[in-house]
Amino acid sequence: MNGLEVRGISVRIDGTLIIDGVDCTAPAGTVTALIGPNGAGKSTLLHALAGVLPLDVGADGPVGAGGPGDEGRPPGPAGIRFAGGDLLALPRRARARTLALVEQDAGTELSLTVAEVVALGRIPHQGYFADETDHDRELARAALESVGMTDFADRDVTELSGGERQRVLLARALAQEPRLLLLDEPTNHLDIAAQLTTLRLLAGLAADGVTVVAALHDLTLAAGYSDNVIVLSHGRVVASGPTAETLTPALIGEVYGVEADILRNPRTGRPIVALSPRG
Ligand SMILES: Nc1ncnc2c1ncn2[C@@H]1O[C@H](COP(=O)(O)OP(=O)(O)OP(=O)(O)O)[C@@H](O)[C@H]1O
Repeated sequence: MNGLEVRGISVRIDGTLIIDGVDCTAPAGTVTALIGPNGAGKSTLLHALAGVLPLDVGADGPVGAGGPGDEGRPPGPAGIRFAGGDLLALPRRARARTLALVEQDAGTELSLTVAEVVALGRIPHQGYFADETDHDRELARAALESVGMTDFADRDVTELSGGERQRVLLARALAQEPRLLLLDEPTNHLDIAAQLTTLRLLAGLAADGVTVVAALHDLTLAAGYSDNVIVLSHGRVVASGPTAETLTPALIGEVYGVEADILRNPRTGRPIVALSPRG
């Protein structure tokens, strides 16, 4: 498949199994929303996909060997494949040319200008001792413009608001020209206009062939702007597939313990997920 294929991966932190035998896919050229309650394992899964957290090789043997959760799985190795290759086997620089991770609340202690931070996204594409090229500068400029932060280019990142910093870190990831873009709650600090701009930006990247996977808490944004969803709960995938078919009121009720209704935005026709407490 020309996208992300995850098979039977687990992650253990301090002895606790946080991601438990996850299988999922994210097709190239689409936006896949990763949803689930607090603590479901969304951030952990994204970190594992990015190679920042090691996989648990596990005591259960290869996937499909008849261990727990193996029902119906053909035998084969656990792992993460992207565009047909083993993602984690890529050397660091090659991986950084392939994927970018935009972390949640990634603080920055370094006193750099916004332009300098975005320029860091070009490093994986530059030779070890090569200077920045006009092409690098143009991509960094365009990335900053696409998140509406051009006027902040000379500001110190440590002085930005949370939402401004989030947009700069997205710009850095865009400058990296990833084919796989992983984002951990990319809208959590953004005002509502910037949330819509960001989701539309992600849809545009997907239209250009990028594989986009974004953890989202806002189910209306997930329902309205993702092509596919992966629903995590307690470190396991409880549902996945095309958003319109998968993200149903019954599933939302089951996973989040609330009542859900799906309405239509009168202007755009996109779904709105209306939530109310149960009982
Ligand atoms: N370093 C750690 N040490 C111990 N437990 C951890 C660590 N990091 C994460 N966990 C636990 O792993 C589980 C999954 O956390 P994770 O941050 O991946 O969830 P999440 O779905 O992203 O949650 P949220 O929606 O709250 O951001 C949680 O129970 C969390 O407490």
